[in-house]
Amino acid sequence: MITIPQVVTIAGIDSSGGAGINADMKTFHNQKVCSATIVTGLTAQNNYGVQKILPTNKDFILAQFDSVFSDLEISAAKTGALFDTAQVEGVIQGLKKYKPKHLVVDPVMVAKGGAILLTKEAIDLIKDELLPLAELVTPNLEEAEVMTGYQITDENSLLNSLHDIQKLGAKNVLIKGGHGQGELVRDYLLLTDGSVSTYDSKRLLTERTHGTGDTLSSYITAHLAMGESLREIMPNAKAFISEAISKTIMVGHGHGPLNHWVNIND
Ligand SMILES: Nc1ncnc2c1ncn2[C@@H]1O[C@H](COP(=O)(O)OP(=O)(O)O)[C@@H](O)[C@H]1O
Ligand SMILES: Cc1ncc(COP(=O)(O)O)c(N)n1
Repeated sequence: MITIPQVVTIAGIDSSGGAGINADMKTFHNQKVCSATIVTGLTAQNNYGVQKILPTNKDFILAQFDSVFSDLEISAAKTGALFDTAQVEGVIQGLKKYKPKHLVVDPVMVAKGGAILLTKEAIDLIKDELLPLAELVTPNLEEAEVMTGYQITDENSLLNSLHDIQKLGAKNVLIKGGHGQGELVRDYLLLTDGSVSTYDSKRLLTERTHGTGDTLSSYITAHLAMGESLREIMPNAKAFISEAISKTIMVGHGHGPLNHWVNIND
């Protein structure tokens, strides 16, 4: 008998396969954890953008929670695109009922092509009620600005944002630097103990970055399920995302998908 860590992604499906639940499952499979899915919505989407969205309703989200948690031994969960207040309410209710040991909240707001994946009202609910449940929240620069209500213009405002987002209730905060500028992409991690660590990688000059945030947060979720600490996980998470971006696969147009077959131990 082989025991494999079990995780769940609570997010939306991307019809083109590159982001959302699709990216999560590929990352989980790559990292050898078994993943269940709780679908918050379907998207008609490709690498040019999102053409249509069909959110699932609250009852159906809760039904999926009951199905998954009454059977699998879930040790870590992550959330992705949650669309609107009904979906966020369902997810909060489900998480409060089943209390997974580790919870990563990726506050997905806008797709790479510019489509809105979260309403303003839903953002408020996430800030008020979902973040206090999170072990880690992983905003990109724009998402961090929306959460705090002020712009990140320099290192100082970035550090303030980390602390202000932690005050909303998330134990640990990772602000990702993919949308920044300069030769390096720097991610900032604020831990519960108040320490800040930075993780740098070479900025890869490509627009084929569909699903980078999903892939990074899934990688972290997989390794939390394995019992590793965020400090142990982050250097490998950055190496994995850099490999997945740089070993380009030519699929679709525009913001093409990542290579989820990479192995950073090769
Ligand atoms: N062009 C890039 N080169 C290297 N790493 C990148 C690049 N873009 C994003 N990343 C990495 O991918 C992860 C996701 O970052 P980001 O793109 O900011 O998030 P999101 O997909 O949520 O907008 C981060 O760890 C970031 O450092
Ligand atoms: C269903 C779904 N979930 C999340 C994203 C964000 O992905 P990206 O990393 O490209 O911004 C997306 N485009 N679609």
